[in-house]
Amino acid sequence: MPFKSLEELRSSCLDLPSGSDASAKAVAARQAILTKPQGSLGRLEEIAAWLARWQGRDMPRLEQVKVFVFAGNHGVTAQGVSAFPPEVTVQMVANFAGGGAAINQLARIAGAQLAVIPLDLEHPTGDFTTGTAMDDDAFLAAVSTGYHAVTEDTDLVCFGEMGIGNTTPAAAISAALFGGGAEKWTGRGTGVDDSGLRRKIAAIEAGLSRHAAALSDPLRVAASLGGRELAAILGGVLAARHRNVPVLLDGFVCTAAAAPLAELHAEGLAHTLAAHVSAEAGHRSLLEALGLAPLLDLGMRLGEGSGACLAVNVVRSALECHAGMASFAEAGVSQE
Ligand SMILES: Cc1cc2ncn([C@H]3O[C@H](COP(=O)(O)O)[C@@H](O)[C@H]3O)c2cc1C
Ligand SMILES: O=C(O)c1cccnc1
Repeated sequence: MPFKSLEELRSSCLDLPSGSDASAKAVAARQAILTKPQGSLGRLEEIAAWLARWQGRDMPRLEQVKVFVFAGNHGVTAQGVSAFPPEVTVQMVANFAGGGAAINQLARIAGAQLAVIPLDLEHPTGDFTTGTAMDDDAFLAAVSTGYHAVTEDTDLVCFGEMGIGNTTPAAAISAALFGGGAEKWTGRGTGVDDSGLRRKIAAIEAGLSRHAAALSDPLRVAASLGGRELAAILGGVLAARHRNVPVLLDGFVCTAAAAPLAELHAEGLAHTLAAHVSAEAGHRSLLEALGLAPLLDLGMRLGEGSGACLAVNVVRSALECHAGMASFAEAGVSQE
């Protein structure tokens, strides 16, 4: 286990590489001579430079694209915060194995290898309205699992999650880190009705007040209010930074899982792109709070890494243009 204490994990979060300026500059120089008006590929040009910076390669590559779906169960489901029962988590893990979920189709079309990693599904985390979701050991074990999953041979990584109830910890973490009250961050998740939404807000308020003393520390926020799959995503996003792997974040849950890193380090999420903005209430505000501009806005609210995987196609398109286009000189196209 790479992290034996919260302080060891904190040091790793504070000591982040800043990417390759030289590689980002090499991409910008090439963009300037390709057969198109300057800047006409918009964010595709920025994506190519972003890949170069965080891979540390003048010519980025997308041979090994991976999507990790971490799965966890949540004690806070006892508060009636989801429209579905907790056993759906393990049932969906079986569905992922059988190829029947949305993420299986989206990963295939994106050319991404899918790995599903269940985290102690038989033992849900604690109900944060009555105690901490995870003690330090459980939190560090989950962070470490995510950290181990991301290897240096990876060119781009997507993170996703499966965990009935997990829009509740995601909203609780967002409220704890950015304030504004539970209601601002709470949405309907899988589709709770009005009374479910009230129960969800009440559970988050109870969690925020019970854990008030811990909420000034982003890592304690993640341990007290989060979940194993969110902790694993945090570990995976951190490992990606240390191992030169650019990251596509998925929806509300994935973004909330990664947010503590941005609170610990001002540039903590610079190696990530927000793949999409989910229809889950709170995601747009969370992206704004983090200064992230989503690539896609398709009204999706699934999780599983679905939005992240979809955006791989955009990133592939950005690189294909960058790598494959001719320069003005090569194509004999007049520049003025
Ligand atoms: C069949 C099914 C497949 C899913 N795939 C992702 N989620 C998503 O919904 C859950 C979060 O919503 P809430 O907080 O309302 O429970 C998570 O499991 C998330 O990954 C699913 C949910 C269901 C029911
Ligand atoms: O945006 C998400 O991550 C999300 C939204 C609804 C349900 N599960 C996840």
